[in-house]
Amino acid sequence: MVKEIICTNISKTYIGDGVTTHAVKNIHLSFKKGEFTSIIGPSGSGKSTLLSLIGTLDKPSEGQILYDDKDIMKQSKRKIADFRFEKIGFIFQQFHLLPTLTALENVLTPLFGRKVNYSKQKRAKEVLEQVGLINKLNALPSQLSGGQQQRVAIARAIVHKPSWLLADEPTGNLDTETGDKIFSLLKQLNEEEGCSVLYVTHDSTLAHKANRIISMQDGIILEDKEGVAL
Ligand SMILES: Nc1ncnc2c1ncn2[C@@H]1O[C@H](COP(=O)(O)OP(=O)(O)OP(=O)(O)O)[C@@H](O)[C@H]1O
Repeated sequence: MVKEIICTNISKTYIGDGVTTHAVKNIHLSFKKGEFTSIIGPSGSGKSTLLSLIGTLDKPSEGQILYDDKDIMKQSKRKIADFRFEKIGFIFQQFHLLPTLTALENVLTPLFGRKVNYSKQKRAKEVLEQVGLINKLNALPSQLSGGQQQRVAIARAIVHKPSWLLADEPTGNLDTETGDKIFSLLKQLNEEEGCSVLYVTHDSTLAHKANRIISMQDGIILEDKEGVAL
């Protein structure tokens, strides 16, 4: 279980087509297990880039990220993938469900080819029940509402019992009421399962319900303050 993630002086620079973009600049941050942190900021401020660095989807151009003192990105690709599988769950604005698979099958996808010490089917049904979709096990994504599809995506993100949940604009495609429900579900997972949540959003009302709010602008941290936890 990863108890702390420490980002030391991390930067990410994209170079392409003669354009250099400093998406994240010399950021120092640490996150403790169990926190619910919102990351807000205007479009292009580096929120998604920061999240993908923390989630080991991408490597910082400079600096390092330590997961309980381990620099995971120095390890082999296989080890990084195993680490990601064991510790981290991702939720995106576009739900990224496979259209030809049922809700249950979509939730099972992260477990394909993985050895686990529990029944995969039982676990997948358990998480679908947790997100309120036990009656939709056999529905295809096209037969579900946006909010329900995001619930399937959340079930898929937690099926392997990650201790860190990284959510990039998970309510961005949903109406306010559905977005509020998805936010509450993440809050519940944080409180009941102890899952740490990093929640990127444009919605400052939702953001302020977190324990901690980090504001970004132009690749830097403008503010890092306590929120009004629900
Ligand atoms: N793969 C990439 N190649 C080149 N530039 C990129 C890449 N990914 C992001 N950028 C640039 O890095 C900067 C930060 O982008 P990022 O997606 O992290 O911002 P963001 O705050 O998440 O924005 P949004 O709220 O619109 O999703 C932007 O200027 C973006 O154009």
